[in-house]
Parts: sequence; C-alpha cells; structure tokens
Amino acid sequence: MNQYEVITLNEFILESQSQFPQAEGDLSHLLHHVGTAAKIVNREVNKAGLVDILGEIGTCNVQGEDQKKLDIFANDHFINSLHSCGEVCAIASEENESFILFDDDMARNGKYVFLMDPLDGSSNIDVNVSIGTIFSIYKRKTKQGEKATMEDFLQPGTEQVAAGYILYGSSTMLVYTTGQGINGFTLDPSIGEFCLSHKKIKSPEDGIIYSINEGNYLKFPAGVKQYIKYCQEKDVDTQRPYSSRYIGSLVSDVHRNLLKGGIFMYPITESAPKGKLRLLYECNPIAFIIEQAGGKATDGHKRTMEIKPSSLHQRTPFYCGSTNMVNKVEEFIRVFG
Ligand SMILES: O=P(O)(O)OC[C@H]1O[C@](O)(COP(=O)(O)O)[C@@H](O)[C@@H]1O
Ligand SMILES: [Mg+2]
Ligand SMILES: [Mg+2]
Repeated sequence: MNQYEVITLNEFILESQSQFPQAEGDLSHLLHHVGTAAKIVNREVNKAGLVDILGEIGTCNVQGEDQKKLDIFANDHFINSLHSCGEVCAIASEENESFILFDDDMARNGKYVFLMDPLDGSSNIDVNVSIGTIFSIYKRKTKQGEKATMEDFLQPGTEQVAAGYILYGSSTMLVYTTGQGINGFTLDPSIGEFCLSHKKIKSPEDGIIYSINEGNYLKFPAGVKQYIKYCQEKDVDTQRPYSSRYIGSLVSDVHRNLLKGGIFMYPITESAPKGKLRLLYECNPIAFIIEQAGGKATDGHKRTMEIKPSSLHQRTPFYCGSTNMVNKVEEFIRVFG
C-alpha cells in the first residue's frame, strides 16, 4: 500500500463484501454503524477533561463495578447507532444485566446480535491512559421477525461472524475481522474517516513482552508463578528476561502485543476464582482477532472460542498472544497446576 493511497473503512467494507456475491450488505451496513458510534465516543474521550464525562455516575453494573460516566455514554451511543441501522435484533452489554431487545418491526427483522464492552479499561478513564471498546457479532439462531432470545447470545466464539475493538489512544484505531484476516484503521480527525493503516496484521509467533497484573502474584496458580519466573530468568538464546508491560486496559495491552509479539494473561486468582474477564464480550472477540493474526487464545487448557457459554456475563481465565508463548504457559500450567 503506497503512503498516498487512502482507503476509508467504508470503502474497505464494501470491497470486502464484493468478494461474496451472495452477500446482501447487512453486515457491511452494521459495521458502518460501528464506525459511526466509535467516532462519537472518540469525540468525548478526546476532550474528556473539558466536559463533564469523567468520574462515576453513582450506579453499579451487574458485575458490582461502579459505572463511569463514559461507560454509560459509550453504552448509550453504541446502542442508539446499532438500533438505528436495523440489522441488529438485540444487544448484550457489560453495562446491562440482561440483553436489550429491539422490538420494532425493522430491528426485529435484523439478522444479527451484537455483544459489547462499550468502554474497556474503565480504571484508566480518569487518568488519560488509553481505553477501548470491544465488540462481537453473531448471526441470530432464532428466526427473523421473532423476538431474540438468550439462545442467540450463548453461542461459542467459533460462531462469530465478525469481531473487533476500538482503541482510544494517542491515535484512535479500529481493528476488526470477519474471518478473512485482520486489518487496522486509524481515525484521521481532519477528514473524520477511519483510514486503512495496518493491512493484514500478522502477530509474531514469539515475543519478549509479558503482560499480567503482578500485584496478584501471590494469588496466582503455581503454573503461572513458574511461567513468570521463566520470563524473568536470564537466557540469551530465548531473549530472556522478557519485559513486563501492563497498562490495565485489555484492548491496549492486547494491541501492543499483537503488533510487537507478546503474551497477555489474566489467570484465576483467589479473589476471582473464575478469572476476571468476561467470555462473551471481552475474551471471545479478542480471541477471534488474535487467531486471525496467527496467534493463540486459551483459558490455560482449552481454546477460548470453543468454550460453550452458559451465561451472559460469565468470566474465564484468559491467556492470549504469540503462539509459542501461550504454548509455554500452558505447559507450565499442565505441569504445576
Ligand atoms: O485492574 P486489574 O485487576 O488488573 O484488571 C484490569 C483488567 O480489567 C479491565 O479493566 C476490565 O474491563 P472493564 O474496564 O471493561 O471492566 C480490563 O480492561 C483489564 O485488562
Ligand atoms: Mg473490559
Ligand atoms: Mg467495560
């Protein structure tokens, strides 16, 4: 791609659609609306200190977490944008206990359900550290025209038709896949367009970065403790010791490791015996992206995308990134538990 070639997100979406003669354009229309909502959220994030959008709103979500004003702002704008496109019959969100059913005629005929973490990295919002939005899209199981049900949401990650994230960082990027590799688009504020900047991203098989909240070290399983030791030991051949990098926003930590090589880990801990991260709208979409880039994503034993979901907000341990590094931590978990 020469540096002067500008391919906008919408052009890229339509170009990708043209490779599927049977495609009717519903998914393209939906992805276009994801881009629109991302721009609206980006506008507020960029001036967060100047407008009344920092801090808590005074309510808790179903996970018992204090909801931030920006969590709710992002939640509302993604819901509005996706409702108005008419392709989505229902939405599940980290910020809503049950899924939101769109019951008007147009939306009830929508083919897709949408799952999201509207604002990821909430603990970093008020301190101007990069944050994100994560999304996952499935074809509904119920018939068009019927009311969507839980069955439409509790599908394994392997059934995703598209997934991605938006990173609100020094620049704002949208990275997504529909199963044909992953591409990254950077928002050019001067033209208000996401433009193709990272074509067919491939993640290195190996890396020298490990990302984990070591503050929980004493609560980690023995295998994870052993793997952290392994990362810190000196060994020239394998470029160890690795560097420890942890931003505390899943999207940001994953994005860095995706481009540079590395492993992100959020194991079970005593305080989070099932893990902290949510399977449906954090781990499955990230796993789809990582696998499409040639990496690996598991719960320490099993491929994340093969986990059969049983509830909307269920949590899972999560290990993802460069294949050889994820294989290594799995080896330690097998041996030491
Ligand atoms: O502070 P901890 O325990 O390390 O957790 C950080 C993790 O929690 C999260 O903030 C959870 O996501 P939300 O901010 O969307 O609730 C992840 O982005 C991040 O990886
Ligand atoms: Mg999150
Ligand atoms: Mg969140």
